[in-house]
Amino acid sequence: KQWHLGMFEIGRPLGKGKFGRVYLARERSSGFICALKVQYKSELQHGSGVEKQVRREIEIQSNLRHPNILKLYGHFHDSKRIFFILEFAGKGELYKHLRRENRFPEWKAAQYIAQMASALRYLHRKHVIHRDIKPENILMGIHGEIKLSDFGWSVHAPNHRRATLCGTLDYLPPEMIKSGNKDNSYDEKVDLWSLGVLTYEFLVGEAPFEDTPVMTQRRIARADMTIPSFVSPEARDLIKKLLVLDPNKRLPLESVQQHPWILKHCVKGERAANREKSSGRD
Ligand SMILES: COc1cccc(-c2nc(Nc3cc(C)[nH]n3)cc3ccccc23)c1
Repeated sequence: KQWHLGMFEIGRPLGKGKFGRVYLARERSSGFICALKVQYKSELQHGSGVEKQVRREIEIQSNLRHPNILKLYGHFHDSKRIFFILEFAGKGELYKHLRRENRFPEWKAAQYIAQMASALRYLHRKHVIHRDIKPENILMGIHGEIKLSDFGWSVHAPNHRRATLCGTLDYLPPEMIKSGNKDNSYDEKVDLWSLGVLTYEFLVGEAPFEDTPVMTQRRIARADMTIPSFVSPEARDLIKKLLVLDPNKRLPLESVQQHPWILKHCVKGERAANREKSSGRD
């Protein structure tokens, strides 16, 4: 399908990301509402690997179909800009909700982590590592479901990173910051570490290793964090099973979805109803 700008009515600007602006848009012929992300080619430094990242983002995200992963419907470009036709998530950036509420109640955090684990299982089955899981890269749909977005940093596993890391170190696993890791090679298990950091941040309102950049690196390398006493023992158990230095000892996604803290807060509708019925309890 050959997309072009004339096919869309551009609505209000939704906001600016790190690499461009996002607008509400409607596809004229169908009336379909979407989000149009515009990136200026001039802003993508030539040869810095960012162009390759954009191509990879398109190739990876356009082949993904999952309720908790933001869909990329298509893309097109003109002489100066690249346009991404993206799924519209009505409630915007999850981290704005987190900052506003300071921290999420355990039932809400558990539901978000369960949805993230489902999205990551889907990605890992396709040997895609997201590598940049943090609240800033998660959007929220109108029914409060979360949508993992921004695949600019995702790659096919296994991988060793070349592009320089920018932005917060808070979510990086030890194997991605340790210079000791000879060729910086790592695999999907980096997303398990980030899921642990995300769980902590949802429940505490700040990242577990938040500090000055030097101290953050040191604390990550030692998995040096303290979990406040208001965090329930079940949630504490899950965080401690994900924030493990040895990637192979981190709790696998299947076990995350079966963890007592997740099961306690994410009763499935019909299964729970059937259980109620069969046990005759009201
Ligand atoms: C920096 O603030 C930014 C940046 C980019 C988008 C939003 C934003 N986005 C969306 N939905 C989206 C965005 C995409 C790519 N799909 N669906 C909804 C919103 C609602 C209120 C405020 C802001 C919103 C904010």
